[in-house]
Amino acid sequence: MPSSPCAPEEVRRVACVGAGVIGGGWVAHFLGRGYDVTAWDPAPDAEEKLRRLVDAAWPALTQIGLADGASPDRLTVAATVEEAVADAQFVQESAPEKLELKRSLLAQLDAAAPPGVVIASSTSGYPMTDMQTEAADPGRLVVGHPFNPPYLIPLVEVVGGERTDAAAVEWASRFYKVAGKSVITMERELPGFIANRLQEALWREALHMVAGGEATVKEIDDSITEGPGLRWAFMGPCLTFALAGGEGGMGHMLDHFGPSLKSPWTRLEAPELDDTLRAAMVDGCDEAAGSRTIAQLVAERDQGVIDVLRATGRLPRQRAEGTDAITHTPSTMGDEK
Ligand SMILES: NC(=O)C1=CN([C@@H]2O[C@H](COP(=O)(O)OP(=O)(O)OC[C@H]3O[C@@H](n4cnc5c(N)ncnc54)[C@H](O)[C@@H]3O)[C@@H](O)[C@H]2O)C=CC1
Ligand SMILES: C[N+](C)(C)CC(=O)CC(=O)[O-]
Repeated sequence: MPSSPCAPEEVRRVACVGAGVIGGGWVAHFLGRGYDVTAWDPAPDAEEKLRRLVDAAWPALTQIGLADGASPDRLTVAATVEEAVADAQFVQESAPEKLELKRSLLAQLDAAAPPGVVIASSTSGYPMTDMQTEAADPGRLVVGHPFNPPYLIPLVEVVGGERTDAAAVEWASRFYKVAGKSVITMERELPGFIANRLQEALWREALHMVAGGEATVKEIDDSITEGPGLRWAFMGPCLTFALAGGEGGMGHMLDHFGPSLKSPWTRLEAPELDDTLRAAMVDGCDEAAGSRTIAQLVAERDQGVIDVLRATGRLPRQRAEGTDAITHTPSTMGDEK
């Protein structure tokens, strides 16, 4: 891969190829961050739909804060894919999730974009190794997996394929951060990356329960929005479960509830909970907690749940207002088990 024509901080022009739910969301995001955006999509009504999506997203973008000079007027819709990427400094591909289409489109983008410009695919799960097979310069192709809607959900998972240059992965990660995203840069390919692998596990179990008549769609949704989902907005599943172990943290949680991994709660096979896995979980939670004690994490979690309940209109105003932030003392820890 020739070196990138500009530093991530210098990018002004972004091309978005494919302008449906996700491509359109990316367009809105980049416009909101003050970039000039050129889009291309082969659908006959693509421009009208795209401009509608951007208009609908603009109030939300305004609420979270527009960059200086940001405007929907800085969107150009190109007549051809070649025109869209001709002077792009970064390309985001968001075409349908079909492997053959991704392969040939990425090769076409590689042929048309200026040398060295990084091209990212929004794919939900294909490894880049499988998609970069037809490109002349596969070194500049990376995955940049967003979450719907890309203009509000911060995360992008970045990973290269076997033939991607490490410099392209690094450049893309830096660029997304400059463009206001929260980035996880993965060192190795994993089908579904991290978040979709987790989401698919939950999703598979949900479909099993519906197919078996064991739970309704509403019960499944309520079980998350009224339950663990409230915590997951600000504390991931590992630290959340560490708190289920009380003062003993993740170690006690695993010793206490580990055997239930083997219970028939899930249709997925359980991993062997051996000493290595136990140590990896305990060490990982310690690292994630940093200098925060269990008591501080409990207080943080409780405040977070209250904030999410308040933000989603599920806390009566009189209870929400005038309530000081929670500061648990260690003596309240017994309630955590
Ligand atoms: N929908 C979602 O929640 C998410 C989707 N993604 C990924 O984003 C990509 C796009 O998915 P969606 O936006 O949901 O699909 P979509 O169906 O809403 O949009 C796809 C767009 O691509 C256009 N298109 C068709 N052929 C094309 C071609 N040869 N070149 C360029 N554009 C072409 C279509 O006209 C359409 O507007 C997929 O790779 C998907 O896995 C990633 C994260 C979330
Ligand atoms: C449904 N989906 C697999 C395409 C979802 C994603 O890829 C990410 C998201 O927005 O949850």
